[in-house]
Amino acid sequence: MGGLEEHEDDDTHFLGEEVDGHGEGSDSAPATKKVRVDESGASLASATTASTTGHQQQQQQQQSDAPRFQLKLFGIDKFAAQKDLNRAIAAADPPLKGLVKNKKVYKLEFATLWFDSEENRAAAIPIVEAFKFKKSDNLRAEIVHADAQPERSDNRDRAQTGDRPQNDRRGGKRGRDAEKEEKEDTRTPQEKINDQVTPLWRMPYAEQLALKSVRFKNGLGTLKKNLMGFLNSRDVSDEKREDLKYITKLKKGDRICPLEDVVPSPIIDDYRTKCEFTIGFDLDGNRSVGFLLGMYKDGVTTVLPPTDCKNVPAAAKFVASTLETFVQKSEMDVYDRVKKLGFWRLVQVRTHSTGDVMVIVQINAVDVEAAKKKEVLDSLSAVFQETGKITTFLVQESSEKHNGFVENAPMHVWFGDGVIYEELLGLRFRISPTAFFQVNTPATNGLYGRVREWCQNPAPYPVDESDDPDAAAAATDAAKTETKPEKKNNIVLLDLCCGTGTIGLTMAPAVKKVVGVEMVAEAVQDARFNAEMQGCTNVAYICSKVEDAMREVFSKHVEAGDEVVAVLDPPRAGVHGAVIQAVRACKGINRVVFVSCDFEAAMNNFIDLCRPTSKKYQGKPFRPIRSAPFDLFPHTPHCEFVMELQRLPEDSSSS
Ligand SMILES: C[S@@+](CC[C@H](N)C(=O)[O-])C[C@H]1O[C@@H](n2cnc3c(N)ncnc32)[C@H](O)[C@@H]1O
Repeated sequence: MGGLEEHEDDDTHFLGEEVDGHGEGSDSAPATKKVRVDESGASLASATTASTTGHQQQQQQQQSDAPRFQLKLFGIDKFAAQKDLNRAIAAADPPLKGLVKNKKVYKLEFATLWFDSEENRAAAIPIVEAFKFKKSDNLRAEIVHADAQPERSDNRDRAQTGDRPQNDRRGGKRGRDAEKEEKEDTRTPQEKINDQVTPLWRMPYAEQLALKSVRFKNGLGTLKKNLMGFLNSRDVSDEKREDLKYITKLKKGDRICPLEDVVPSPIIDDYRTKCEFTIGFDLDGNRSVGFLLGMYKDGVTTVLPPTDCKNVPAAAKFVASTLETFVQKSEMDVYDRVKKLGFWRLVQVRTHSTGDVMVIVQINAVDVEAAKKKEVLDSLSAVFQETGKITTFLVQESSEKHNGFVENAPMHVWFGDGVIYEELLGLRFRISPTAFFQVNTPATNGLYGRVREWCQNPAPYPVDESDDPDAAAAATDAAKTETKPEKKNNIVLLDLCCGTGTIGLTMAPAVKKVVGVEMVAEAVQDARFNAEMQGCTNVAYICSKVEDAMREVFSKHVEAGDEVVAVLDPPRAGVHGAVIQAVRACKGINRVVFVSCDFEAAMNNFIDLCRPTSKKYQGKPFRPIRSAPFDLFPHTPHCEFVMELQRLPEDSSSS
């Protein structure tokens, strides 16, 4: 990608003694940042100079009239001033292209940058995340869609529905600004939807991969920098500090562990197996089913069909248009999210390579007679069935304010058996409506294939170059070499956050035992069913939070002499610190294969696995050994990431 460069940790701006939120006694909740967003009073600030000439003013005026693509940079030292941001921008390498304006308010932990194009904004992400401020850590750039607050990183569904946070009240200056921006925006409505759902859709795929690659390089730099912060901390004893000595042996610019190139997705378009659409009104006021456009007109948010969305498969578009036609003729009202009245709310479509299609429609049936509700849904059910393309149809009722499917609300099956099936790595999996399943099956084959390989064949523990350069080179080569999985009769695989059992079941034939832990009861039922369907008898599932289950796991399922390997595949924001503490405290776990769909958001988990031993984080720290990103989400900034971590040997001070 033109001009994009890696900003590896250059060992010059360590965090000193205080590593934000990571002191010995600090809490280690996941890294999601909750920031109050204040859009008012954005001032035009030149990136490089304080004084502006008439020509510059004219240029700035022209720039400010152009469509602006907003990026928020979180994690900035709250005491940094506008001039500190300007300094960072001026020093950016490579320089930021198309920056229109920027703003940092003293005492807020974020800055806002506006760009002249979607592409320049996307290209800026790795560059701004490498900015240095006095006390900043884990800088994290988030795209802000026109007229919307930043997408919450822990809410996949909101990204899918294209929904805007409910507390986004219009009116006042912000509402007027939004209306002005809408008028100035020359994009077609469909382009806006595409920008919202698939922000990288205009970028060639090779450039998307390059962009993601830089983020991971920077992310590993952040991890290294944070761990070095412990080396400088007075709170860490000399003895504990020794455990992190391996970092000091890395040469300047060396990564904390090898990082492979981003593995591309085998399919780039139409890959999403799960799509959620809102039922609303289009720009002409007609009833529509699709993505909520971040636009606000006369108190109504606009919903446009997913016609050109690159990641939405034809089967999901077909369901959306079939439902749209039905809803247009329906006597029942579309749900109004301001008045909280109306019947039709949302639809979720799950489409799998087996040909299975699950449709879940969400309705608000408050004040609707049971007989009427049944009549309407029976009639929709008949339409869906007549298409011959939908395998199962379910309905969820919700009167909740929140625009999304409600986790624990019941789903009523209208036809079909209420579940769908998918094939992964040659195995068949049943998926219940509330169970998680990766949304890009061909790319998941690659990711889970790699997880299986790394679980079964550990990379040799690194030999630090300063101790033995030849052995270090050989170990690095071995870490890069793909090896064939072998049956290991003493491996007990802990599939933590196992969902429907996918990862563990692909490994069950090759290990002594698989123990899955998952907190969603339906997913655990699926996992048990899937194990039985595959004839796996060496598996056990515990329906519990991981942090509460570790004692049971060890007392019931692990024997002396077992090699315990943990796969951790948590939600986007990572797991609660208690899970990491539990894994650290289990002396039997010497290897962790961590799968993350947001490396930056789960950064605290990685830091906590690797930080020096303390009262809270017991047991020897883990060390990152190797890592590889897999692109499961083309056209979006998201990417999966897998890292193997190994427990430091007991005599690690000599390693
Ligand atoms: C990213 S999904 C991975 C599921 C599975 N590994 C797969 O690939 O299909 C994360 C899973 O973690 C579960 N989960 C989240 N927090 C958990 C916790 N504290 N304990 C147990 N399960 C948890 C969620 O219900 C979800 O099924």
